[in-house]
Amino acid sequence: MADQHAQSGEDKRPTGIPVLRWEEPPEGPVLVLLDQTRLPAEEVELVCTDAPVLVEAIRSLAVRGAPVLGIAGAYGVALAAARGFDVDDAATALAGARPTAVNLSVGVRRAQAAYHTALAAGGGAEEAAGAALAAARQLHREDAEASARMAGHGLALLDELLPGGGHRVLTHCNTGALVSGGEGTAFAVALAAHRQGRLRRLWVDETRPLLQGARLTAYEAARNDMAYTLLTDNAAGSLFAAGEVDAVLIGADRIAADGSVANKVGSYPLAVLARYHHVPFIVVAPVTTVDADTPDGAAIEVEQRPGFEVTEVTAPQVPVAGAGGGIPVAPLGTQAYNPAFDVTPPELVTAIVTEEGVVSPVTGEALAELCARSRQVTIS
Ligand SMILES: CSC[C@H]1O[C@H](OP(=O)(O)O)[C@H](O)[C@@H]1O
Repeated sequence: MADQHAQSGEDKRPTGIPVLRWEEPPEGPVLVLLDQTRLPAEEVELVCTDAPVLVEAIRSLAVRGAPVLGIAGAYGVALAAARGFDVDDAATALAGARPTAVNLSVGVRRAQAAYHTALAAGGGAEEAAGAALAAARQLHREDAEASARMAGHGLALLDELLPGGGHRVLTHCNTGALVSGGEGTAFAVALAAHRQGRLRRLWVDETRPLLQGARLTAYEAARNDMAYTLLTDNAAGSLFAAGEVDAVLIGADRIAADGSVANKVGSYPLAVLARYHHVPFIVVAPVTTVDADTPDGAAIEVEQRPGFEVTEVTAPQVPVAGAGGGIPVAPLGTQAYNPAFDVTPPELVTAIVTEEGVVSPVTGEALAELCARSRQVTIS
């Protein structure tokens, strides 16, 4: 059951946006999501009572963004356990909901392992469900802490690379509190610069076709009173050419063992532009996004999404026409190429910022240490 109810009354949310929360009403535990497909026009909550509803919410990007997908996946396992559904079936469905963000399977596996460890220790179903929930809550806390630490490391790096303050930062897609247990990844760095009075401009790529930048990053930047400007993805080049970009800050969905970075489609062209214009290209991601078991960028599965996301635009107030329920912007029947992500090779990445610090250059011993740390985090 997915029950949607609009956010009523005065917005009591703190600066950070509670992208998801676990609740235990009398009728049974639920995972409540802020439905990101309805933003910025409406703040609607989606109540998930079982894993299949959450799987669909992940697939439709009602909840999205690598770190929060891990947290949601872990809570999804806890939800299945608490409601007496098959935990392993739920874990398989949740981990398979989207293929590229490694955090999703990491979060699912952590809760699933906690569940089975509790059973193996002689605990009953209730204790095992409690263990899965505790694992999800721990991951939620860890991600919030990681977000704050990444913001600090990332701002220190910007100040080091760009002496004189007044940073003009370009970002792509959405990497704020909507993707995190805290205030995000790359966006959290820009927010930290803003709070310290050192963010002169946040350039926000709209991020076609699902417009996470226009709909979500602009929403978060406005809520934080940041100086931001929206641009079409194809306008980014002219900004670099005009010398208006001091650094690129992006998130990641999977970082391979060789330092290749999978992120929202459009990230790779920004890396090429940044290199050509001698602008730092900085990736900000928690250690849970590093996948030591994926050797290189070619081994990363890039999610291919439905073509109608490209050939149609959705406008809730307009009667639907297209196959995807949207307004066609291309002739009906047009085929579209719609990879959700692309892969940036390590040689185009200036630095990877995690909660553990900064890896630059993205090669050698520091990268190996990051991969080793990722294995520890994934197992724990
Ligand atoms: C730092 S996690 C946010 C990351 O996830 C986005 O993808 P999606 O909106 O499809 O979940 C994008 O790649 C962001 O960088």
